[in-house]
Amino acid sequence: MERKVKVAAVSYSNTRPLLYGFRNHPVMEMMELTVDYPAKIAQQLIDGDVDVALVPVAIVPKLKEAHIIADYCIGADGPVASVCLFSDVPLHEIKRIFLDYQSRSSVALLKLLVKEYWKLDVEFVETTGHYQQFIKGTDAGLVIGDRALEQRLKSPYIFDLADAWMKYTSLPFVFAAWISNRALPKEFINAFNDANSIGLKNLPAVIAENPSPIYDMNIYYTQNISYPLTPAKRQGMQRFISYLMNGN
Ligand SMILES: C=C(O[C@@H]1C=C(C(=O)O)C=C[C@H]1O)C(=O)O
Repeated sequence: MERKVKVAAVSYSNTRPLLYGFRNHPVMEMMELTVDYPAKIAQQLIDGDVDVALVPVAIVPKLKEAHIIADYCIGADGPVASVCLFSDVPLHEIKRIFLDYQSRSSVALLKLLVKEYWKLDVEFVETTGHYQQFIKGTDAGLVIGDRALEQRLKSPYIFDLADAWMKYTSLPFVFAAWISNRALPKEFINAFNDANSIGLKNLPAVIAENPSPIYDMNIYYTQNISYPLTPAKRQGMQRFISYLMNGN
């Protein structure tokens, strides 16, 4: 029998609707599931430690082989709420930006927007651990995931990256997609897709299991994150990847 498919998913609240249906689903018999932050699982897929991951789209050019295996993604076609540049000062007064070590797509998107859309003259600062306390004065910070939902309560200026991308390109943005580094059996792909869809049809149950005291999860799951990988999202993804491949 073929070995189990190793699957890595993002550990943030935005992924809970996609993972909800895996429990008690026959696909679980075919796979081993682990969760971590996006930059970590990106490295696992690049290194071949896993077969499938909900990886940041920005790392696709680094994969020798990439197959999009599901019709669901972590995307947005308006403000996403959890991928933002946070600041104490207006955009053009920012001098330095702390980058989120957990991210790959949003760091690349931020750099693109800073250069091509906002046209800012700023210094980027890499981070390796907790850095949100450095977001003050003219030092701004990119924060993603649940930590971004927390940062919304602290920073007076919030620049939403998905919203800026939409204004810049008129296309939706895909932060992460289910990508495999080898061809997988059709039977697995069909079961995987079916499992992904269950939570999206049962959002009240997903929210009841993951309540948040700081952000309205119903708004997050229905108006911020957009899960279906539609043709427009694929177009947005292609546009982003081609920017990256042209050296942006
Ligand atoms: C919308 C989000 O998208 C995330 C952003 C990612 C990135 O910047 O590399 C990767 C995975 C997604 O979970 C978020 O985490 O808030």
